[in-house]
Amino acid sequence: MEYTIQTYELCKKYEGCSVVRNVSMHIPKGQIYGLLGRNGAGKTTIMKMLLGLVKKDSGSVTLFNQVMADYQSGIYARIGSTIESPGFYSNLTAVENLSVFSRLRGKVDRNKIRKALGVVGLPYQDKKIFSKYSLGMKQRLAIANAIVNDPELLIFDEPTNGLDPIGIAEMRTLIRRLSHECGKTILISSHQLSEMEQMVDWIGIIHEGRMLEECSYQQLEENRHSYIRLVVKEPEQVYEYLKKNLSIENIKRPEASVIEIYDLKYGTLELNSRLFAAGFAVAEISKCQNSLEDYFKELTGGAGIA
Ligand SMILES: Nc1ncnc2c1ncn2[C@@H]1O[C@H](COP(=O)(O)OP(=O)(O)OP(=O)(O)O)[C@@H](O)[C@H]1O
Repeated sequence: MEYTIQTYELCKKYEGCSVVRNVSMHIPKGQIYGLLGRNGAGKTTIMKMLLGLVKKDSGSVTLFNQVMADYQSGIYARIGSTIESPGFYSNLTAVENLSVFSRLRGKVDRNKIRKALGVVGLPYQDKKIFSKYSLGMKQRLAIANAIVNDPELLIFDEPTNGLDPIGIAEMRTLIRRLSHECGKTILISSHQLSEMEQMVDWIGIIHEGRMLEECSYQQLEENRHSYIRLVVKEPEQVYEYLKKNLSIENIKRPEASVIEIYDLKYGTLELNSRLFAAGFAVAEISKCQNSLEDYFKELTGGAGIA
């Protein structure tokens, strides 16, 4: 697999406090990678180190197959980002704002601005000034500003933050389009797992500065635990029977009459018939799967993600 970004054991301390600890990440070319973690987990700091906005303490960053030296700037023209994106002028329109920031980067190309606005779905001939924009429109303008020069790699910090469900769905569609139709590699961060759903191809879970897990989104779904849920009349006796007679080890009792079996050596049919044969009354038996949120809670030692 070809990677657009790779980091190796990236570390950063602020005032003696480790905020990024030995983070190795691998972002495949042309795919959408979601960096997921709670507020303060270290996501923005990682993104800033990738962009050379913050100096790393140790470790390495490889962008487009080049190991980055500190203060090496040429490569950043190939990256568009919304991190530390300029505060837009509240009394200017979208085109005027994009023109100001294009001029700062070099030169103003009206066609590129028109195209970028088209991609994010903002009108070109629009008199509306920035202060009258909704949050969703503001986020789109930040993305338009990041893509004006058609960079290969896009880095968006919390692009769905604060948006309502429709705004999130629209942002998801936009980001997927940038990846699928325009072939961009995209790194986004979020503190909400639900905002990443149906959007990212890969996921990296950051907790207290550490990468807890990095895998494809599909793999993540497969990693969720399956279990059998039983509702029984005599939970104590059934619990003992499962342990002693059927040698089932991993059993939880979340509620008085409920038993969850994580050790899936028996299927529901066989388990039901064994319990029946042993004389137990089973009110309910079903195969269940932990939600992704539960899985993260487990992974982060009970803290959960959002
Ligand atoms: N310039 C700084 N000086 C000191 N501490 C900082 C600085 N920038 C960030 N931190 C601290 O580093 C930790 C990680 O912050 P970071 O912004 O990377 O987290 P995050 O995962 O992006 O969170 P959020 O979603 O809230 O932005 C936090 O504890 C933060 O307070």
